[in-house]
Amino acid sequence: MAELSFSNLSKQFDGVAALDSINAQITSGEFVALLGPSGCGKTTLLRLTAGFEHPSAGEIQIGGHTVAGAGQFVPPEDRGVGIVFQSYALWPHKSVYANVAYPLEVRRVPRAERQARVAEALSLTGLSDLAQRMPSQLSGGQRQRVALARCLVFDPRAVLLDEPLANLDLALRASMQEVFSMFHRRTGATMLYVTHDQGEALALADRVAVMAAGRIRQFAAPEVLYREPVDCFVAGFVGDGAVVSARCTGQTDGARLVLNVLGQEVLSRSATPEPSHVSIRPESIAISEDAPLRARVTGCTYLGGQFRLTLDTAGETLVAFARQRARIGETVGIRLQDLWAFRDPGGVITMQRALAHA
Ligand SMILES: Nc1ncnc2c1ncn2[C@@H]1O[C@H](COP(=O)(O)OP(=O)(O)OP(=O)(O)O)[C@@H](O)[C@H]1O
Repeated sequence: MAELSFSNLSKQFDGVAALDSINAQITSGEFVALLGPSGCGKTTLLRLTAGFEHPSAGEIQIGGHTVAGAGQFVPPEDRGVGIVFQSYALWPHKSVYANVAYPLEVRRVPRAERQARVAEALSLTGLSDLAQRMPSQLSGGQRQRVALARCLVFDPRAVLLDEPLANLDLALRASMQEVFSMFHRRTGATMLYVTHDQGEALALADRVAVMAAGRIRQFAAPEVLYREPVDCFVAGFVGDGAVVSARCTGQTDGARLVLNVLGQEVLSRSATPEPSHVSIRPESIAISEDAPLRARVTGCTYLGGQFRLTLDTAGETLVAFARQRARIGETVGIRLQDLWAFRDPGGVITMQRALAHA
């Protein structure tokens, strides 16, 4: 398995930037998700990595070797990467077995070794009993597992997946996520996984690159994106909650800042001494009758075990979790705690622009 590296990578189509100076290192064996709204450049980054497109500028390395840029271009078939598409892209007239064996035939792998490797790939993806079926006789999830087996059979240096679950229904998506996790654990493959589904990205990936308008806004572990977003876009795009403006009024002995948020003094975590906004996750809001900040309940949904409330206060919409059902229109007291503050001048406007670019 190999590491992937992007340096100052840009791609323009008809003078319009689809990717704008991407810099990222993906370590060998890492599972990375590219997450962002439609049109942010996820698929373009994947296609450049696969070799289906030439970069306009910058460089791509796979396993320490330059495959695009710096005057070089290695064609897709020589990059040693496996690709799994949303549309499965199986040979319709070949059986499951023949589909999975195909990459080895192309590489002229001897018959005995071919049989052993196909059997192993089919077993790993739970397809051994379906080897003789034709693609038309399979469910969507089974077809996607064939695509996975076909890509794993030739020991690719990296596996690129372009929205592989987009065509499947919700229940199947959840079980296929398990298949991808298991595949990753057992093969240790370097995986680059494109999705616009944040649940999928946060559940599957070691790290997530959140993209907007051709740029990577933050590249971090899911829990870091959730707890410590760098700007309004990431805070709003990843996870539930609200982003509101904040003003620093003091600092405590520790690294915590005293901020004025919605007219209240609140202690916050922050990486910067001059934040402009806070991310308020649902678990940062405690419902408490004696709390000074009052909010009107505008929505209440049962999630199983708890309720999700939407609350209106000082012109902002917040999201909170509650043990008890609340009545729409009633007023409750809320206390803010453990907020994360960051600096993003022009914040919410930038976020709207990033989404409008989609
Ligand atoms: N072949 C092309 N010719 C012209 N423009 C293109 C081409 N491919 C992509 N683009 C443009 O580049 C931008 C990025 O597209 P890309 O497909 O990478 O986005 P994406 O994040 O994968 O979106 P989606 O989630 O909708 O697939 C878009 O504005 C798109 O219209």
